[in-house]
Amino acid sequence: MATIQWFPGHMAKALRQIREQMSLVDIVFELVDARIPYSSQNPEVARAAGDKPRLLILTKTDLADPQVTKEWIDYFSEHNQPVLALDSRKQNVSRIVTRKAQTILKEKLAQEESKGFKKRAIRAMCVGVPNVGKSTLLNHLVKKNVAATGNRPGVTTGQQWLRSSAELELLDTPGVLWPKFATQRQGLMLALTGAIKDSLYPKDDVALFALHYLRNQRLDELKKRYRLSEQDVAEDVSDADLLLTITAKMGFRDDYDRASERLIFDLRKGKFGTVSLESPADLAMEQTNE
Ligand SMILES: Nc1nc2c(ncn2[C@@H]2O[C@H](COP(=O)(O)OP(=O)(O)OP(=O)(O)O)[C@@H](O)[C@H]2O)c(=O)[nH]1
Repeated sequence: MATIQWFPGHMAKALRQIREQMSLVDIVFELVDARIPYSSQNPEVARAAGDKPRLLILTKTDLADPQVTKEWIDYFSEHNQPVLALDSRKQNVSRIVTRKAQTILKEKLAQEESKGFKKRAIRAMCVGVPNVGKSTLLNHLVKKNVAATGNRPGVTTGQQWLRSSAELELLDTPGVLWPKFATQRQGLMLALTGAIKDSLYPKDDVALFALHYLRNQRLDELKKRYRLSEQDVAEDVSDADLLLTITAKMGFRDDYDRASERLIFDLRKGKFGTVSLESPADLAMEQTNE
């Protein structure tokens, strides 16, 4: 399998900026894709945050299986990892996120007040893999009628303080990945959900990964979408052969790449229903096998 070149120079720079600016904030809002909430966490961000609280915000929950999302919420809560699952396109997210941050930082803020410091806004850094829905969420958090406050001293260009309300100030950062994925599967999941630029990975590898998932988890939807027969999806048919059949059904003859692109697109658009590409049970199994 070809190597995915997912870590261009500008991301290395953005990661460096995240590390440098960590001391300016009280909390990190790490946006993760609800379809891969474990694998879309950036280990470099966790490292840079150190003891600083990190709130995981699951985005694109409408595309993920609600039952699996619930399992993830339980999983993270059991591991004392503060977490929220949101539909970033809804209007009430600002209140939900602000309240959660206030709860997490309750002690710190109370201590400040007891020392006579004036009540102040919570400062949060927003991070997440590319395409996770950060801008969408920020646009809700930063009310339209409130202008960006612009760069503050010490804040490098490319990152900007945005005031959300009297209670919350946000530092935006560009979408970043990290230099080395833990497993090949993690890279494939990030590619499939759109965190890695489409031009940077071998489409057929990602499509075969998607197909394998769909055969196991969404067989009826897969058959219906591409008018596949029982024979087409019989157990002895390999994923590669099935992709060839689908290519023909799409009318793309033997243009494997074009069919791969379409399959990936269909999955991202929710054409096979909601998809959760990993679950806490998968994780437990992986850890047992290590
Ligand atoms: N279905 C669905 N789509 C969403 C959601 N949030 C964002 N999107 C879509 O996902 C795509 C990426 O959203 P952005 O908000 O631009 O993502 P971003 O994280 O700012 O992307 P970068 O600029 O690459 O860091 C857009 O097409 C959004 O419309 C969501 O909750 N559900």
